[in-house]
Amino acid sequence: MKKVMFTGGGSAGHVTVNMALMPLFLNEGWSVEYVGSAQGIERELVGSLDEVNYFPISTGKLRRYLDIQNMKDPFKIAKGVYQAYRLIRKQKPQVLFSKGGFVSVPVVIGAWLNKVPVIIHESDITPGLANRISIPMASAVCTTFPETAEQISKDKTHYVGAVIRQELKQGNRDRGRNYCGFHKNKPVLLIMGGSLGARKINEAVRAALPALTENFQIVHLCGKGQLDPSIGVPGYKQYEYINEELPDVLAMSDMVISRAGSNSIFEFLSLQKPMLLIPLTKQQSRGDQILNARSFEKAGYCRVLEEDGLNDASLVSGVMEVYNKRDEFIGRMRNNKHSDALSAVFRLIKETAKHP
Ligand SMILES: CC(=O)N[C@H]1[C@@H](OP(=O)(O)OP(=O)(O)OC[C@H]2O[C@@H](n3ccc(=O)[nH]c3=O)[C@H](O)[C@@H]2O)O[C@H](CO)[C@@H](O)[C@@H]1O
Repeated sequence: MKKVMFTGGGSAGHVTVNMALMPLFLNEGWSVEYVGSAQGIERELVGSLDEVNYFPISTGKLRRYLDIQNMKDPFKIAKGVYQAYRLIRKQKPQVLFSKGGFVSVPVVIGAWLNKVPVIIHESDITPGLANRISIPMASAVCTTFPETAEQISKDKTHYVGAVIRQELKQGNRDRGRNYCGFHKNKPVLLIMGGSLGARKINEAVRAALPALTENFQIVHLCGKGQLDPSIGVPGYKQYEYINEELPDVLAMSDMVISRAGSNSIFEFLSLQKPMLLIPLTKQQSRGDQILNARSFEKAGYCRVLEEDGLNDASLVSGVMEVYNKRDEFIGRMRNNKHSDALSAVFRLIKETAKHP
């Protein structure tokens, strides 16, 4: 039987592309396996696909800052490499697809040591640390942005565009309204602070609720542990994270406030949702979201609000500006030609798979 192995995790941005690809392999009769951490979001998300065998390994985070954990993590990572090596030797997948995130590095090393071909996907303009370590061991690197090719050896890069889960396009407005208890008479504003939520955005949104709820019904995806049950404002609904309801919630939303994680913003683009983007700052990251957001701003798909200038007043005026010009944003998004990245990556993985 043909067998493909997936890895990637830490945040949903490193899992949702895999979630789009795995059903295609299952439909064609492949055996599908996933290697991730024991407790990360990848385990939860992959758990919804019964046919996929999940193998947890030991993981450590690759940090750019000083932390006591930095002493322990090299041992956890080394253990992960050993576990992944043994697992891959035993399971014998024909190919490994890695979506990055810190959990993926030991798995890529394990595949490389076993001479299993590796394909990587990079969603951001600049590759993340995990992918930078993994790229020399990969036979191909798929990218969402064309600019990424400049930083990777040319013969490895395949510019494919953004991989979008097919089910996101099958949402239904009425089901979304039903789920949130919303009516038809006020537009809906969706707030998504990335898959983990964004504390700063949550605070600004909550401070701006009196002004925002005058004009909008609000659905706020605020991240694990960040619900505020003390808020009882009518027309404001908060969830930590939603999964199967997301297509319907997107379908009913008239505009979004979001971080600028690559997967999220390409999903909004494909569904033509006008965006106010608040990218993660350079202090908190390598600055990839700033580049993502600026490239969308240049194309006329969004307005960007820097976190430094974020407060309830700037948030409300940013939202009103985007909403009032929504037809212009939608018009430009409509002219964007999507590539069928999902099929391109699916084909590439199959072509790269070692023949048993
Ligand atoms: C803090 C951090 O490291 N962020 C990075 C992470 O973001 P993050 O994990 O937030 O990734 P993205 O914004 O790219 O993707 C989030 C994914 O989660 C889904 N979703 C989100 C909320 C929800 O309630 N339900 C749901 O299904 C979205 O539809 C999307 O598919 O990976 C991205 C892709 O490499 C990077 O650009 C980000 O900089």
